[in-house]
Amino acid sequence: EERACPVQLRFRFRFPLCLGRERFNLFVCLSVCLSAFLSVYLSVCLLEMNGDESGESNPEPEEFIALEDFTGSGAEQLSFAVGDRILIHDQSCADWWWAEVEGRYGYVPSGYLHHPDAEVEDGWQDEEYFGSYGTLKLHLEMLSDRPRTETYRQVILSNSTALRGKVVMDLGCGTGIISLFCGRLAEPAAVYAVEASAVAEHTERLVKLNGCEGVVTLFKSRAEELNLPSKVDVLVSEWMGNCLLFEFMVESVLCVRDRWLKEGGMMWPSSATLSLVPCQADDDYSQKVEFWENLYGLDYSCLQPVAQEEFFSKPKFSHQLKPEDCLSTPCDVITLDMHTVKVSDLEKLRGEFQFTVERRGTLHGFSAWFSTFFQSLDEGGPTLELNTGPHSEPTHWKQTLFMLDAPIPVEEGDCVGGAIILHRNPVWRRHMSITIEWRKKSRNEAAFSEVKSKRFPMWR
Ligand SMILES: C[S@@+](CC[C@H](N)C(=O)[O-])C[C@H]1O[C@@H](n2cnc3c(N)ncnc32)[C@H](O)[C@@H]1O
Repeated sequence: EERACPVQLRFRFRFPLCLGRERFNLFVCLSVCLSAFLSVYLSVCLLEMNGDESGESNPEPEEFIALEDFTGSGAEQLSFAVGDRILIHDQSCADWWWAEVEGRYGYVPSGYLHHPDAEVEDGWQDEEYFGSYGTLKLHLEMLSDRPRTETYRQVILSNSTALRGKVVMDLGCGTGIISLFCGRLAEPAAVYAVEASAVAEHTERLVKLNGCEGVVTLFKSRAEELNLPSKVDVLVSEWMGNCLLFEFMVESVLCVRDRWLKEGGMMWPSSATLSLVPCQADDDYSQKVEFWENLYGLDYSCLQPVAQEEFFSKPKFSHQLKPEDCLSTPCDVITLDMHTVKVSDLEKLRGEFQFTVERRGTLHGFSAWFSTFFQSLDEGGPTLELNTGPHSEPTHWKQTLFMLDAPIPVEEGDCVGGAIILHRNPVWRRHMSITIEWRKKSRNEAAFSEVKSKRFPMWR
């Protein structure tokens, strides 16, 4: 039998010698079935691994959000902008995923993407944020800022008659300065002073020390978690950050407005604008870039692009723009109506500009600042303004400077047009990036140059 069945001989070493022909046939059948199954299984796996370029291999693609802009190189990579929603079809490679963006397919770097359900430790960075307001350092800076604090005092004073009997909320009262202005300069029925940071411990004492405990009630809580005795007639807050929105405390203000402001109630500030101007910044450019030209008789110029990248890729906070460095009349690029703006509107804000250069000079970049406006409670009463621009008394915000990658010579009459886009960070909710797009047209030219663009993270 063994001789007649050489096949069996081949398996001799694997199977006991007592294996009969029937069992052997059964074994051969099973082996053939198993190898057929394995080859089908392997081809399916291989197909999935290679990915069907139409995106159909994975029936359930997952949606991710772009954390940063990405410019793909070559036809295989997809470009996208921060905040874009991206469908991922294949994550089998750790660094590059097969993706779909608005009907286009290609590879995207996985490190730029965030899954909406993924736990971010604290996208609001509340511990750090409220920690910084818990000591006196920032309050010293804010209270030393006279134009800022005096504007709020004037708002309360000039509305003192109309505030009689009204219920006011001071959201983010800090040391309670605005609440104390209300308690001392007007006769509101109640002031709800809300503060989440540890500075509230001192606020409580300040309210008593200034004899306002009868009217000012302190709520040591995050404003979003409040439980108040009643809705309010006026919601006042000092929420503004660099470039108006940085820190995004404004979101808390809008959430509280929707929950606690009476129908027809008043928001202070009532509106806010972001202004922009093309500017010269000789000192910044010469100290940070030109500096590297020649040092002690040595050629250091190869470090200039490195310096450019290191010092000018992010905006400069606390820039003191001299009025004479403005190359044009400033322009309001974004306006928020605080009675109607929605939290979702803050995800992406875009403003257009068109400047006419007013003198010969060098365009180094753009400078931005904000103004806030406080409507009167009395019909036809004056609207008060806090302007943090270079033509007003300096405030602690000063201005924000956005340096371009290369200086552009400009002449009187030239046109600089473009847009500014504020893109809120989808994960780090107190941060945003600002993209400035611009193009220039010389006085004697008919057409604009091609559009250039630079994105400035602030700070993430
Ligand atoms: C810019 S400071 C203004 C302080 C004070 N109103 C003033 O004018 O001096 C903002 C304050 O709001 C508080 N704050 C921010 N977001 C808050 C929130 N969601 N709930 C409660 N307090 C908040 C901060 O802790 C900080 O003290």
